[in-house]
This record gives sequence, structure tokens and C-alpha cells, in this order.
Amino acid sequence: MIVHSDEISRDVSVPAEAAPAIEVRDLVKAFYDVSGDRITLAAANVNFTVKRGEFVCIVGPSGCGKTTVLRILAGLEQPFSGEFRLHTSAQPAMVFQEASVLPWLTVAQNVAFPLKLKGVAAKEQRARVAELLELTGLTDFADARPHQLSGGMKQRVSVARALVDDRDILLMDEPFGALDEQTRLVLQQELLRIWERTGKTVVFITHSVDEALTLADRVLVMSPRPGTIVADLPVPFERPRDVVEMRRDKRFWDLTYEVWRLLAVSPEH
Ligand SMILES: Nc1ncnc2c1ncn2[C@@H]1O[C@H](COP(=O)(O)OP(=O)(O)OP(=O)(O)O)[C@@H](O)[C@H]1O
Repeated sequence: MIVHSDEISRDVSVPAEAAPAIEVRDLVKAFYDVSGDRITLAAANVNFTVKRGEFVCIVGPSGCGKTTVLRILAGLEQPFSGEFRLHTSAQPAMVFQEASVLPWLTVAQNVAFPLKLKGVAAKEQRARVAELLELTGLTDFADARPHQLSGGMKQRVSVARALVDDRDILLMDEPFGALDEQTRLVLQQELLRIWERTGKTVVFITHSVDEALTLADRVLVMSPRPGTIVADLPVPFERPRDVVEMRRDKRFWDLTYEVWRLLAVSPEH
């Protein structure tokens, strides 16, 4: 889907002076094995800040601790040491690599689920779900069950559900990693359009350098395990972005090379 500039309802550039939404300081995470005598150091001295309304991608080799950092931010893991602050009153919303849809519910019921848990009135639920189905292109599939959907559509349901109760921070762990390249590109464009409209703060993990440069305001590069941030690269492309057109820009390939070089020279542990 091509985004036209008149569809954009807000200025999508993040002002340099924007307040921080997420602050991570000297974060360390270790896991103990069942006998408690062997530890795996998953992340070491992780430091970064994400501004309000910013889209930040984290890339790094497999096992370097990306998911661990995200799970700590989501409150699903405790850090070993260090600290983090989320400047928001609500828990962040999370989208995982595997679309976590409930197979016995329809698309609309899946999206409504967080509102139902909160006891939101039925009329308000219906209005909000209709809005999110529209935003994610699922209106015609409101009554479908997950087994009738493609992988990309299931992931759209996960994104809609993560946005339905309007939390400020969205944490995304390789949400498009299991999809084919073409579906992935379509969903990247749609995610950008949604982000441009909603102004969420997004932290997005990916193995794909290409995906990170397509989406992010900044790319954080992690070293191999125990992962730490080795580079924090601004991505200069103007917004709104067209995920296909931006590949004509030489800066895209220069940055791709730079990130790959950083990933290649990170010392193996
Ligand atoms: N619950 C756990 N118990 C023990 N070790 C764990 C646990 N969770 C993660 N680890 C270890 O921590 C390290 C970092 O894992 P993590 O899943 O954060 O990496 P990742 O960068 O997200 O990897 P990938 O890109 O392959 O998904 C790995 O060595 C992993 O085996």
C-alpha cells in the first residue's frame, strides 16, 4: 500500500527535544540453569534511551539478548542489575514473532480481548474494534476465525490487539520474521502508516538490517552475547516513507553496509 501525504494526520518527525519514553541504564541479565550453578549472561551493560513517539529498531546476532531486553521492558523478566524507566502509566503492549491469536475467537473478538478483560462497555468495545480493524485492513474479516487467515493477516490481528487499548509504548519482537518477503514489505508499510497516525513509541526487534532501516528513526546494533549496544545510528530518511521507493536511495545501501560491517566486526564470545 502506497502512503499518500494527505493521509497523514500528524507531523511524523520526532522533535529533537522530545521527552524520553524509555530509559535503560547499565542493564545486565543472567539466567541460572536448574541446579543454579551455571549462569548464562544474556545481556551486559545495555544503555539506551527512546524518545516519546520515536521508532527504534534493535538488530544483533542470534542469542545476543534482544528478546531478553524487550521482555525486561515488558515486565516479563527481572534484570539482574541496572535499571530502566518507562515514562507511561500503562504497561507496554507487546507483539511476538508468532501471532498470538486465540483460535476459538473471531478476529473481532481477538482484537476486543484486552478491552473485555478491562471491563470496557460493549458499545465502546465495538466502536474501538471497528476502528482498529479499519486501521489494519481487517474489516472484511471481522467474523473470520484464525484458521481462515494467512500468516500475515494473523499478525495484523496481533498488531490490532496490541493497539486496541491505546498504550503509549509498543514492543515488537520480530513480528514479521516468520512471513515471506513480500508480505513482510506490505506489513512494514502498514505498520509505518499506523505509527504515523498513532504516534506510539515503538521498540522493534529484527534480524533484518533491511527491515530496521526501512522502519526506524534509529537503529541500535548489539554485539554477540552477552549483548551490549555497540552503535546507535540515526536513519536519515524523511517521513512518510515508501518502503519500495526508499530502496532507490544510495544512503539506504550505505547504511546497510555500515550496519553489516558493525555486525561482522563485533567480537565473538
Ligand atoms: N529463560 C531462559 N533461561 C535460560 N537462558 C535463557 C532464557 N531466555 C534466554 N536465555 C538465553 O539468553 C541468551 C539471549 O537470548 P535471547 O532470546 O534474548 O536472544 P535473542 O538475541 O533474542 O536471540 P534470537 O535473535 O535468536 O531470537 C541466549 O543464550 C538464551 O539461550
